[in-house]
Amino acid sequence: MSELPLIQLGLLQYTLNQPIDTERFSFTLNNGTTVSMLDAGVLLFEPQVEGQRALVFSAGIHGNETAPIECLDKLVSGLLRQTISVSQPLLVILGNPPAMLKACRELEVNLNRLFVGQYRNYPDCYETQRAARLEQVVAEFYAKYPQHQAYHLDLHTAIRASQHEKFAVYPFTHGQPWKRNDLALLQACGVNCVLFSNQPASTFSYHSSFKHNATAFTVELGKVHPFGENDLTTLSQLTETLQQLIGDSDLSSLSFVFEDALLFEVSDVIHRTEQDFGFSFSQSQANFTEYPSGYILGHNGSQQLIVEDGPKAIVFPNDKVALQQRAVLLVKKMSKADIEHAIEQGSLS
Ligand SMILES: O=C(O)CCC(=O)N[C@@H](CCC(=O)O)C(=O)O
Ligand SMILES: [Zn+2]
Repeated sequence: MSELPLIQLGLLQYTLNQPIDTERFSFTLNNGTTVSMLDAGVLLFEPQVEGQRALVFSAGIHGNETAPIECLDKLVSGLLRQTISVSQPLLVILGNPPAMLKACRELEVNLNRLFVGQYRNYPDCYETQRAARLEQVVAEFYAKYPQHQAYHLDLHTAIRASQHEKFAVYPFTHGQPWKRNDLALLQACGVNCVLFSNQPASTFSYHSSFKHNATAFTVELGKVHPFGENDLTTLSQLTETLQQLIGDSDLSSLSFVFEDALLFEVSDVIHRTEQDFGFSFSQSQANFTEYPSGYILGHNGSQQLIVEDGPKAIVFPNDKVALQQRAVLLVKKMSKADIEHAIEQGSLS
């Protein structure tokens, strides 16, 4: 009876007890939902009803980003104890359990740079194997529900403070219009600030968007804290919206309020290509701090990193990343006209 420890401990504790080689098993809840443990930290819920959305909720792709892990753990416990129920197929993923145990972002390599097959270009390690496996489970999941709208919310928390506590990265769409409904969904999660990516990436959310045509985002939900030190009340809107997604509502009641939105276009993705790399500002400078044109942000070897066509704001600055990795994003606030042009279905009001 493998399900009893899972139900008693909850997904997080169960996963931390078996972070790599977990037992695979399946069982059916009294309400008819089939629950399958597909891999360590990877739990599939399949209700009897067909549903119309194929949902992936992931957290802990970076092991120390604990708030969304705790949030998904609570949701899963509610599902296992049947205080809530699913009306849509749902795949829950706790991304990097060994890193969670060590309270670190990664063991060897940043897992969130290994998707879209990028794991093949790195020396074999836990994260490369995990990226390959996560790509496989996600592909099998979406393939099982070809008529459903695919969704993937990849939940994170940021290393440093942010002028906008919650924000989302909207993966590059290769020219497809951004969707008003997607922005409405994010707003319902309590996320008014969105960065529109300007190029492909090797992140989990880009992978689901590009490979599976999923409505997919990286969602940043505040600052990193150790397990047990998160105030989950700040995620109440997210929790409510996750429950709405797994329920049977058609989401048409969600509306996008333009006045509340803060939308940024990524203008520069700066990579560290030299050992000698540094920023002129403090490593703890908050995300979205803005700099004017001409400002020297730092250096990459002999090259100065200068703001052009500013003002631009920094997001995710990290001068310690491995060589060839992204060291900072520069983002530019979008005008209403730009947004109207980019979003499908006419003007915003
Ligand atoms: O706070 C930071 O510097 C990093 C937080 C984080 O893990 N962010 C994601 C964003 C992924 C994306 O761009 O879609 C990451 O860096 O992997
Ligand atoms: Zn993260």
